[in-house]
Amino acid sequence: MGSGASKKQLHETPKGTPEIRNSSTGPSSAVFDETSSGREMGLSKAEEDEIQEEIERMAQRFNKTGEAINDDFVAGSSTAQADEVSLAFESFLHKNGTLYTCFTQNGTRLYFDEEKGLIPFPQELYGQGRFIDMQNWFSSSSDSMENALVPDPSYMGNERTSGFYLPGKGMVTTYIFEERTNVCKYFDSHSGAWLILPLQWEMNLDFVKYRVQQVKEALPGITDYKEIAASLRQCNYNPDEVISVYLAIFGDSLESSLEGQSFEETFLHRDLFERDSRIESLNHKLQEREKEVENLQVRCRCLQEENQRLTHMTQFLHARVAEIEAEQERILEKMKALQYTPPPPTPVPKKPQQLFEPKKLARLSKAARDLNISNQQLKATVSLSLSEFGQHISKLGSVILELKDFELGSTKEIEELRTLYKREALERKLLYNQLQELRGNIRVFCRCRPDPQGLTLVEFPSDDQIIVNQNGSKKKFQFDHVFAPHCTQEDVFDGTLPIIKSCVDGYNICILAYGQTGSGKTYTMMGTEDKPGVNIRSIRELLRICQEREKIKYTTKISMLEIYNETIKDLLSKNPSNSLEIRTQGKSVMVPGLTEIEVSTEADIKETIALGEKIRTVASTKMNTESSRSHLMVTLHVNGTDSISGVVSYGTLTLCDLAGSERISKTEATGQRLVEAAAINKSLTALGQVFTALKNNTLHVPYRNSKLTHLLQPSISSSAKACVFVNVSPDAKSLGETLSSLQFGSSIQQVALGKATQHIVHAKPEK
Ligand SMILES: Nc1ncnc2c1ncn2[C@@H]1O[C@H](COP(=O)(O)OP(=O)(O)OP(=O)(O)O)[C@@H](O)[C@H]1O
Repeated sequence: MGSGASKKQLHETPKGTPEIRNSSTGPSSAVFDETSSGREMGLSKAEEDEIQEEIERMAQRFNKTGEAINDDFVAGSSTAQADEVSLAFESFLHKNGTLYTCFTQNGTRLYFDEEKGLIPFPQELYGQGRFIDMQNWFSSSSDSMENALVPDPSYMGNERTSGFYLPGKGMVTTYIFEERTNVCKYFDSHSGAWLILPLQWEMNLDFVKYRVQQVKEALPGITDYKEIAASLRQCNYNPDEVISVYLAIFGDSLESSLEGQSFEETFLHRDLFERDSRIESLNHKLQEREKEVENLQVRCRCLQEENQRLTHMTQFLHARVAEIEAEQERILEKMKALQYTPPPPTPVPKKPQQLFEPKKLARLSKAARDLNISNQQLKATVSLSLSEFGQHISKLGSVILELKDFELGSTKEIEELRTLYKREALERKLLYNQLQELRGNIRVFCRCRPDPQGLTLVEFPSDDQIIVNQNGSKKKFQFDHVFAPHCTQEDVFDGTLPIIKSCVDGYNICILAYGQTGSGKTYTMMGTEDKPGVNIRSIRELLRICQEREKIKYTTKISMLEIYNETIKDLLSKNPSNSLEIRTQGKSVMVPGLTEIEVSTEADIKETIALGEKIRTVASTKMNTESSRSHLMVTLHVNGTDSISGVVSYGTLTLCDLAGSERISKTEATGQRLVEAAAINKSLTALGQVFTALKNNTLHVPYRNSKLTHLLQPSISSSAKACVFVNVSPDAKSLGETLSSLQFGSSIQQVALGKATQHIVHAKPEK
């Protein structure tokens, strides 16, 4: 339920007839309507007719241009001239959840601002949200509505029909009904017309105020009075109807006050919940499909085995038939040989002699016949079996083909389900990020460096969990994201990108790398020449965004400092050995005298950071220290001036590579090392105390306990957005430090900074 003016409202006047002051022909105070008579006012018939005609002409003109006239008055314009108005309303969803309803007049996109009335849609808002294409939402939802009741076809497919994503309900069909409702108007003595009173002013009327209060009392969960007033407008000022509409959409949850939870958060929570259940059902479906495919694969394997067995058997039978035939052949040959053996060439013997006895011959002959018959039978059986096998095999072939088709279909379906699942998971992540944005929590990322020996005590069950194996027991830690050793510098940077970007809109952003020496803090923040880290990538990205926004003029400056043994050194100064002090003014914390160098290209960034690094190395060599024993802070100041609106934004990006967090035993550290260890310990302990105070929401946050926390105050307070990298090593000898770093990260995961503040001032716009 938006609060923007609707076309229907703008057309209406009391009793459906426009009242128009005839400034050219009548007295300035005379107002004509259907009920007033000219004669009663002492006019002649001719004058009366003339006025009547004029009224009709103006009424026609008014009907054509009434919309534009009303718009002008709503905008506070003194002219009632008709302008070209496009009443194609557009919805712009700001990332903070605000929905702006806009329309275009004379080529300018306008919206109604609570304080300033009808004003051009601010340029800087374009980068902070998006226009919602209702048409696309509508069409993309069609598949999910398969089993739902559908509206009467007469309400479909015309310009009044649209679609809308309503949290808790999913996609709903909308239709602009022609219904008469009460409309609150004020009488404009200048034009003599009743004009619609903007919502903000309407809310001050007792009639409306009382009803808004009634709804608010019934539904304490709704915190936006304007939202309630707009809903009342839609429901003919009937509070009971508004209450029932909200209850139908959101259920009973609005009947109780949503303490600490904004309206948008309720939406997001509902959306998250809905997406979670959709993901769960998709997961379930996916598992079922996978099981089905598994069963099919098993069946397919059985059929293939059966097929193989039958093929072997056929081959065996063929061989057997060939053997029998050969045997038969041999016996027949033998019989022939026996029957036709020629008599010996010798003269007539004394006594004619037979080689075989006739009995034996008859027996042999019978055996041959039997063999022949059984051979014929066997042949018939084999050929029958063969044809049966053939049929069987061809059947099996088609079953296998069917199964293969089915498997292909299932694989496709699984693929689709997987894609859907991934999309849902991604959307869930986006919603989670939006929720985080609203809560303003610190994001905590964990990055585990690779182990050269490949011996690792950690596991990564998902992209937001890390498990440490300690003496057989497993300790699980959860973060906003866990970057496993194989993750690239790009992956890590992509994780921080959503936070970093808002620096150009005037937010204070801070990225900290925490962890023991050698765990990869410098690799994450600074990176190497060919694999640059978060520092260079984020500054490069911010410069790119600044250059992309033509209407806003940006200046970008870098400063680089080091905190070593509680002293601040300017790393871009010609005299880096001079130590600097911190000065606080109101909420801002400054380091007077700190060098700032303007950068506008990637080459500038690299050159400036290389200069700072060089000075840092020279200074540490001179003092015989290691650079890892100090905190490095690179700050980018991004100031932008919008040439149209005149808004000036002041954003800072603080990139901090902290000194190694390892605990150094007293016996191990002596002299300078002990002083260093004490200083690091002091500042990191102070950092922990600050986070604990923020977590517990205590009134006093001890920022001033160390130079580090004092300097970081604007970046880790309620006005900022922060991101902490907990860097860990996976090797066994670092186990203790790894666990302590992960515990530190887990505790700051609970810190809620609240919604970040945009640092902007409204200056006079340039002509
Ligand atoms: N994710 C990674 N992938 C590849 N190499 C890495 C990774 N993380 C760290 N390394 C390598 O491990 C070594 C130590 O890392 P790095 O210097 O960044 O640690 P560090 O925590 O900053 O230590 P210090 O506190 O001493 O500055 C470097 O040689 C670095 O290149």
